[in-house]
Amino acid sequence: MTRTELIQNIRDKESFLCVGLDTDIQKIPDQFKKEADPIFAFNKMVIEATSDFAVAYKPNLAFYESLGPKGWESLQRTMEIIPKNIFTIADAKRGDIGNTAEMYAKTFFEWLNFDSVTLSPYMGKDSVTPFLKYEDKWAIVLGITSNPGAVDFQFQPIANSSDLLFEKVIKHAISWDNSDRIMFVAGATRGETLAKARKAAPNQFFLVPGVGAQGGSLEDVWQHCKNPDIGLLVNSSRGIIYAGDEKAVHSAAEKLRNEMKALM
Ligand SMILES: O=c1ccn([C@@H]2O[C@H](COP(=O)(O)O)[C@@H](O)[C@H]2O)c(=O)[nH]1
Repeated sequence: MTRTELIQNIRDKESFLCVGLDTDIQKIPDQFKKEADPIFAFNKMVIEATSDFAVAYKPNLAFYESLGPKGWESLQRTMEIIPKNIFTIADAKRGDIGNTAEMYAKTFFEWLNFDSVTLSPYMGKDSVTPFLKYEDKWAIVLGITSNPGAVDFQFQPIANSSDLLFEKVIKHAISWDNSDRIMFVAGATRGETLAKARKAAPNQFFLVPGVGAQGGSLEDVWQHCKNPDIGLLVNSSRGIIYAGDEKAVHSAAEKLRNEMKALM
């Protein structure tokens, strides 16, 4: 999907909501467990209940890979029913040497046909650039994450600079060729620090996890990270998909979308 198409979808739906498909077999209602492919059946319900409000879907690979071949099949079937005009994110957090990265890119972009994949930047340029060779596909690089452990490395100061490591990573990554197809992860739990991430990458889209179950603030995200193109995909996974029955899932997505609409 192109940037223009993504922005148009956001404007048309008055939403920058990403629904996280973190589908845990232990947590889905019993009615789905009777199905031949319970994960797919549950995802189908979630997609049908939320597609009026979502501009992106983000399956987290851990929930599928942990089930072995069956999980991959559920993921592939899920990808087939996501409406074509909705952006898809493989939350896989990959990162490896160049020839291996090429295989990851092939997996997610050619086989599963995702629009984007999340990447750890720790191994540097050659671990990311294979993903940027694909026209209209995106690399979403971890910038400032939502989890407590983010402080271990991302907040370390850089010698002879006022930047913290996450700022250095973001500024460096946008110097690479085709960086117009890089987005960054910026956790909603990071409050005012989010402004530093936006300053480091004024034009890039941010994928923002951490609202809902992790308690991050949508208002903080909007205040510190919006840009003239909105520039945000705000994710909620557990807060939406485990809200209850189909009606409750629909209402949870609608509520968060309406909060976004009020800000736009
Ligand atoms: O910094 C990060 C990066 C990724 N995630 C992922 O986003 C979702 C959040 O799920 P919730 O249920 O809405 O908390 C999940 O897939 C994480 O692995 C993140 O939370 N923080």
